[in-house]
Amino acid sequence: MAAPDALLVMGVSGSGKSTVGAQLASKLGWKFYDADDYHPEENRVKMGRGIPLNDQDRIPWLCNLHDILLRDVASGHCVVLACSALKKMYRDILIRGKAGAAPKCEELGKEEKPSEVQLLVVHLSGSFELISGRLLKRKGHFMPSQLLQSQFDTLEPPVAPENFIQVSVDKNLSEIIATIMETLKMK
Ligand SMILES: Nc1ncnc2c1ncn2[C@@H]1O[C@H](COP(=O)(O)OP(=O)(O)O)[C@@H](O)[C@H]1O
Ligand SMILES: O=C(O)[C@H](O)[C@@H](O)[C@H](O)[C@H](O)COP(=O)(O)O
Repeated sequence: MAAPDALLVMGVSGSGKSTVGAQLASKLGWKFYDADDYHPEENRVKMGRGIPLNDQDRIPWLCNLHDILLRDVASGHCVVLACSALKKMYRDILIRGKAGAAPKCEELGKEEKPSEVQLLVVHLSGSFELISGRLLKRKGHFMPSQLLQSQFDTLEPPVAPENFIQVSVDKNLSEIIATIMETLKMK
């Protein structure tokens, strides 16, 4: 794959997506988006009540994020996106838009050729114990820590042929950033 024009920092709630994503973007001089800022109010309320989101809640949100990525990339901007993107289908939507959700999006014409984002997926991976400890300490966030088990249950870690790296979150932040920067240099 050619050098990526977007980095997806993914993982369960509390894995460090927002923290790592923002630092990476600032180091690279790339635009940064936090997918949490794009949840519709209904999704936030649902999560705030301790109810996990389902595909129906997530698909329009992911399609919107794909449009944002594509728009930026088309205008020459490289982007870092922090987004849970827990399932393979969700990552496919970020790359290809609605076509990534096929066959669910019947409205897409068969002849339509999707535009793709060249995405490198960075999976922040860690144990339930480590991440729940961090979530319990995190203040002022709408996501309740009791939803963490459902995040692990939903998680489909990326596997080949997805373009990805996995980084363990038991490292400190600067080690995590250095590992990702090294990988990018090799792309
Ligand atoms: N590598 C790390 N080591 C220690 N603490 C971390 C690390 N990465 C993130 N944190 C802390 O863990 C908490 C969750 O991180 P956050 O970026 O909010 O995760 P997410 O966006 O995936 O929900 C925050 O309080 C953050 O400061
Ligand atoms: O797909 C989802 O269920 C949500 O996107 C979820 O994974 C995300 O984690 C929340 O938006 C909370 O935000 P934090 O990841 O920052 O905790």
